[in-house]
Amino acid sequence: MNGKVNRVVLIGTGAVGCSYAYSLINQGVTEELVLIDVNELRSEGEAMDLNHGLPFAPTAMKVWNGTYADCEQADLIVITAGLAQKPGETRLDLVAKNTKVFKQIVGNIMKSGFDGIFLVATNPVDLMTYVTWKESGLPKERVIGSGTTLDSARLRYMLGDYFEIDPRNIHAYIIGEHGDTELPVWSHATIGIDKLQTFIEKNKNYKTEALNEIFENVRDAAYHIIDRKGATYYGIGMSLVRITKAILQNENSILPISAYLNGEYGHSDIYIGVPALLIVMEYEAL
Ligand SMILES: NC(=O)C1=CN([C@@H]2O[C@H](COP(=O)(O)OP(=O)(O)OC[C@H]3O[C@@H](n4cnc5c(N)ncnc54)[C@H](O)[C@@H]3O)[C@@H](O)[C@H]2O)C=CC1
Ligand SMILES: CC(=O)C(=O)O
Repeated sequence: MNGKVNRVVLIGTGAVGCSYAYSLINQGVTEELVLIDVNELRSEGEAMDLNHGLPFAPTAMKVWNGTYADCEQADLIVITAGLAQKPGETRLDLVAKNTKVFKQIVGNIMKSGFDGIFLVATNPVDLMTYVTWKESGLPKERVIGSGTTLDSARLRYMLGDYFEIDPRNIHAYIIGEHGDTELPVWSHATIGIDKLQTFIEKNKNYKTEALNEIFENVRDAAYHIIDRKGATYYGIGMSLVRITKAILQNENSILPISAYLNGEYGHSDIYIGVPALLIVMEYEAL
């Protein structure tokens, strides 16, 4: 034990950022959480409100409305700042405006002397992760995006709903773009110890044909939710906490994050959603 506490800095305290912060506090994942937003009044108000819940949190924690200087001591910076889709827009429609926002944000973070890990959620997430990597100059392993973690959670939930099985007993991945061209990996999906196809063959009341509709509902889930309530935020908030735990607690977990490909799957120089082993190396000065 070196007495070092974990610090997460959250850039962007909108709907996604605050869902993440709320979930992070409720799961007691970090000792320090710093909030930063271009709308300083908003992040100040969010810090005040979140602090008032701390007496009921599972672990002791400090939450404050910070500045970019607080990034120097951060282990993890989570970026949820920028524009979100409006009804009828795709994630890719956001790329130009969010790239501009990211150049400013990542520049400010790197000026602080930050030397930790970036986790990006802002859309289009694979491209914004690439921009973060380029702008930061950090090694590719230290910059990741949420990738298809949310999509894979949606797939597990919807398969669980159809097969009437707890989604925690379903292992299934969506890979590729967090967006309209993503795809399900049916051949490696399992329910308990059965492959998905074996499970369907054993249980005659379920149909293989249902899988395509399930996938389409997963792929189009953001549109379905945005049409109804204007934005999606709880699912991504919890997905980001899952990734945060894997990193801060050195779990050696495999999650479908947005990772840099260097020849894997025949692709190079892109960030895209693939299952990746999150290994956090700790160094000790000798
Ligand atoms: N990766 C994923 O699976 C998901 C990603 N998203 C994405 O997350 C992003 C955020 O969505 P919401 O929270 O709903 O939007 P929001 O509009 O509620 O919040 C965005 C926040 O960013 C802040 N911001 C804008 N420019 C900034 C800057 N230069 N510096 C600091 N803060 C700045 C705004 O003041 C605002 O508080 C969107 O791009 C959205 O598409 C949303 C859901 C899932
Ligand atoms: C908005 C978005 O990217 C999602 O909910 O998947």
